[in-house]
Order: sequence, then C-alpha cells, then structure tokens
Amino acid sequence: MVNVKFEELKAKDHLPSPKGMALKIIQLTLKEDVTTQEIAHAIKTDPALSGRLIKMANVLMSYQTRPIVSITDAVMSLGLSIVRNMVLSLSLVEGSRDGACRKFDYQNFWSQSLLMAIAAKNFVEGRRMGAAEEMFILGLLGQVGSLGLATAYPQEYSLILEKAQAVDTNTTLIDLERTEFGLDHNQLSKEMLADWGLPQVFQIAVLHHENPALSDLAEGNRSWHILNTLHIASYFSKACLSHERQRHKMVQKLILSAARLGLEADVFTELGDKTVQEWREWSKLFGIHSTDIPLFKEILQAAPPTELEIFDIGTPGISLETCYALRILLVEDDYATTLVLKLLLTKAGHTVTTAGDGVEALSMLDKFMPQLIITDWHMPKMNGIEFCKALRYNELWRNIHVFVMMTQENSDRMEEIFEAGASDYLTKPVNSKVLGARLCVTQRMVQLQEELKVEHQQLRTIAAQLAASNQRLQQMALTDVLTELPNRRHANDYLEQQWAMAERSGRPLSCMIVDVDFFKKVNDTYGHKVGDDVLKQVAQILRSSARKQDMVCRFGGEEFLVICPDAQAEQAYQYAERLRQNVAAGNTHLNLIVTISVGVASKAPTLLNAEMLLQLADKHLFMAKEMGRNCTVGN
Ligand SMILES: Nc1nc2c(ncn2[C@@H]2O[C@H](COP(=O)(O)OP(=O)(O)OP(=O)(O)O)[C@@H](O)[C@H]2O)c(=O)[nH]1
Repeated sequence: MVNVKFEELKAKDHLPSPKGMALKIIQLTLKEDVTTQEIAHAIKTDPALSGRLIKMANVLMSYQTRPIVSITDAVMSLGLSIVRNMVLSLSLVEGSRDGACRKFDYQNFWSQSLLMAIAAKNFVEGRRMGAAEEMFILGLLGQVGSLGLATAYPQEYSLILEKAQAVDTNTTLIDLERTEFGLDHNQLSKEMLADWGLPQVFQIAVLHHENPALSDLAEGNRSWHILNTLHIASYFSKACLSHERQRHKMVQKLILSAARLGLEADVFTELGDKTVQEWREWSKLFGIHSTDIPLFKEILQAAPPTELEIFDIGTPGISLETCYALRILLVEDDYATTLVLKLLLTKAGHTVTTAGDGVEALSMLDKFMPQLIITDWHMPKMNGIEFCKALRYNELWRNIHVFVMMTQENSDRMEEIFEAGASDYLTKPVNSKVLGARLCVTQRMVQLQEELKVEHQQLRTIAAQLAASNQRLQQMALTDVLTELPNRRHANDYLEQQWAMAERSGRPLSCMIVDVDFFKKVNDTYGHKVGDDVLKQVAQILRSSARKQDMVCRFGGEEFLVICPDAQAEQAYQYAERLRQNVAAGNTHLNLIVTISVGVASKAPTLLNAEMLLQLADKHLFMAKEMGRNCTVGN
C-alpha cells in the first residue's frame, strides 16, 4: 500500500530528486565496472559540485593529516558509495532550498537535518561503532520524507502542518499524514532511501528513528545501534532548535538516552558542544543558517537529570523478567549510566541502591547487604578490580555475587576481573537482554543459597531439639520416677566409676545400703499412696543430709544406696549414723515413726570389685536388721 503510493508519486516526478549532473553521477556509480577515474571525471565537469564535494570530504575526513585536494583523492579516500551519497545529498540541498509549501520551513528543515547529520557522525565516532561518514549521510537524509510530502503536496501538507502545530504532537502529524496521503513522512523517507539504493539497515533506521521501540531489531546489534544513534541525533537536533525551557527538559532525557548507548554524560556533553560548533562551520558550506546554542555543560548545570525523570526517557524496550527480586548495589561514577541502569533494574522488580565509587560502596555494606553488586571497572578512588579484591578478602562479603562492567576495549583483559573474584562481567553499553540473562542465573543461585541457609537453620534447630530431648531421655533413663533420685542403673555405673578411680588413686571409698524398717506395715496400714510419700520423704532427708560428693540413689523398693567417695570406714559409719538419726528425727507423713537400718562397707584389700563392696554392705544391713533395726553396722 505504502509502496504503491510511493510508486505513484515517483511516476509523477513529484518527489525531490537529484537533478542534472548529480543524477548522471549517481547513475554512473551504479554501474558495476565503473572506475574511480570515470567518476572523478564526471564530477569535475560540474565545478560548483566539485568544490563543495572537496570541502565536504575534508571536513568529514578531518582526522586525516593530509588534506584532500582533488576529486580523485576524495573518491579514493572516501570510497565510491560515500562519494555517491554525498553527491546525492549536496544535490538535494541545492535543489530544495525553498518550495511551494507555505508552512514548510525549508531553511529550518536543512538546518535541522545538517545538525542531525553531524550529531549522528559524532555520536558514532565517540563509540567507534561504525563509519562516521555514512552516519553523516544518514542523518542528512533521515527526514527527507517530510521534504518529499512538502514537494509532492504543497497545499495539503501546509494545511496538515498547521493542524499538527495546533496540537503540537508528532504522533498527530503522522496520523494526519497517513489519513491524508496514505503514508507518513518516515515511511516516505524509507521508500526514497530504498529508491536511491541506500542499504536496508539505513532504511529501517529512518523508518523507526522517531520511535525505535517500534522496530523489532535485536538490542545491541549493528542495526540497533545505527537506529538508536539516529534516534538520539534526531532528538538532539530537535532539542537544540527548540525553545529554551523545552530544551532543558529535552537535554535531560537526551543525556539518559545516550547513556543507554554507552555514551557517558561527560563524553556526551563534550560531543554535544563539538557538534554545535561544527554545525556552525558546516552551515556556511551548505549555505544554510544556524543559531547560537548555550554549552551543554551549562544547560545541564541549570537542570541536572533527576531520578523521577528517568521513567520517561523513551529508550528502547526492556525485557527483564524477575522470578526472584534481588537486593542490588550499583557502583558507577557516571550519573547518567547509574540512573539508566537503576531504572532497568527497578523496573524489573529489584531493590537497588547506588554508590559513586568502591570506597563509598564498601562503607555502605554494613547497612545494605546486597545479594548482587554491579560495579564499573573504571572509577575514581578505587577501581572495580580493587573493589572486587576488597570484597573477597572480607569474611562477611566474600559470597556476594559481583558483576564487573567493562568497555569493549577492555574485553581482552577479562581474566583480570575473574582473578579479582568477580562472578561475571557485562560489556558497556549494557544490553538489557544480556543483563536479564545474567540476572536470571544469579537469581537462581541466590535463591538456592537462601533456601540452603533456611534448611541449615532448620537442621540446626532440629539438632538442638534432638540434643535436648536426648538429654532428657538419658536423664529419665537414669532417674527414679518416684523419688527423682538416680536409679539403680545409675548407681551401679557410678559405683563402678568410683571403684576404678579409687583403685587408681588409692583413695578410700565407702558405700551404704539404707533400708526402711517395717515398711510393709506402713503400706498395709495406710495404703500404698502413704507408703510412696514416706519413701519420698526419706529420700529427701537422705539427700539433704548427704555431702556434696556423695551420691544418694534409690536402689529398689524401700532400699537406698549412698556412695561416698573419699570416705574411710570410720567416717562412713559416723555419716550413716547421722543419716539414721536424721530420718528418725524427721517429721514423716501422719506423724509416723519411720526408722532405717544401714549396712556400711568400705573398700579394703580383701574386696576385689565394686560388686563385693555391695555384697558386704548388704551383709551388714542384714546384721543391722537382725540386731533389731534402727541401727548401723559397718566394717
Ligand atoms: N508404697 C510402696 N511400697 C513399696 C515400694 N516398693 C516396695 N514396696 C513395698 O515395701 C515392702 C517391703 O517389705 P519387706 O521387704 O517385707 O520389708 P519390711 O516390711 O520393710 O521389713 P524389714 O525390711 O524387714 O524391716 C513391700 O510390701 C513392698 O511392696 C514402692 O515403691 N512404694
């Protein structure tokens, strides 16, 4: 449809096109077997064109030390295709300085196109991304469709421009053009470039340069860079030629859009001023007007970009998906790059904090513990490599994931960043798809780390609970439930231990078996419950009467065993007597008179083991019972 419309316009010869000698030269360049001499000869037949071409070649090739003095020289230095496009551009400018469209400002059109051309050339030079001479031509012809509409439909386009200016939005102009002519100025530019034989990548760039988000070019490839450079160059030219208040706002956005292409704020500011200066010089060459524009540094000082404004920079679409939001610390000295990256990451759902250099970043780590740090390589005070090393030397920070951002030129020094401890790298300008992919891997790793941490914590809690319940179980296994005294098993173990120690050290050891007298009677008379209470009270008296190092145990039924380390027979006997008297004097349940009989045994050479010591104590207990109870029998 668009193509049909274009063919119609072309057939009627209504579009601006190279005329006369220029047309002949262009046709000549399309011949496969054409020689440099033939082209040079053809150009020379038009002295005015030759003069402009040599001037233009010298300005474009200003980085060459040797000036271009002849047409042959120009064709040799610039190549056939660039010379051809230069002839085309010069011829168009020459042939369309004014026209019949009343509302179309022809002077301003070429003035802005020239500014766009120089900007495109300089922005590409600044990043070494492509042929600057080609970008110049692309910039110059980038809006040629508007001139085309003004030439083909002077009256109708005048009315449309009037209507569009009333609402003052570009979308409206495009809509009006489509409705009125069946194609808009960008579509017409594309068709005209295609007709003149300019490469397809240029055609796509002019078609989408006002809104690059509409193209489906893969971010980061050459075509994407050409399109976005043209977009910024176009926006730059509009900003420069707009009113002061409007310009301030546009420059802020411009700085941030340029950062997306890897042009840091300082570099971009310098390039901007250089472009304006060159524009004034070039304007003389093309015979078109230029105006005074303040230095970009001054514009920015008056209104630096703020975080709020970054949400409206109209940069190419971003496709970062977040499955797991990360805490990210961004360390970068260029504020424009910082703002743009922060926007990318925040939009993707991550929490982002920023630092201007490594020293500031380190001082922030105690308060903001990031899961990922994205740091620039080149920074003042402490560069990215030193920063990485500082992180890896610290116990608390060594597990933080770190991406180091590097320029294309640094890519051969990549091993340095990994040696310093970086987890990964990003090439500037950061490609949002690459960043998204790297983040996805980091998100998965951080998520696993966090899950592991939780699992470890749960395991530690379970282990602590197990240890506590084991201890309780062990305690229960060794404790008598009724009296809460160590039980017979515990008593036997302890006695064995003490026996072994006494054997080794030669120190004394005694034990005593305590038995409640006539206990059956208590049970029979008062019942089992009262019997239990009496046993508990006797246990209590025995425990409170014992020395620190003695162990009082329930040995079974109404029998207790008291193990007395470091006690001679004599001492043990006295101690047993004291126990017996305390029990007899104790206030027991229902004022019952409770007495005990005690059999004491002390370690002696005739006793070979703990078992024999116990047997002796039991024998003495039996004797005490025989003697009428409530008494003590010892060695
Ligand atoms: N209430 C209660 N009685 C118990 C417990 N363990 C053993 N007995 C009782 O203690 C009594 C011990 O009786 P005997 O062995 O005949 O001895 P005794 O009546 O104390 O007489 P002598 O030891 O000869 O003075 C038995 O009736 C057992 O049932 C217990 O945990 N609680």
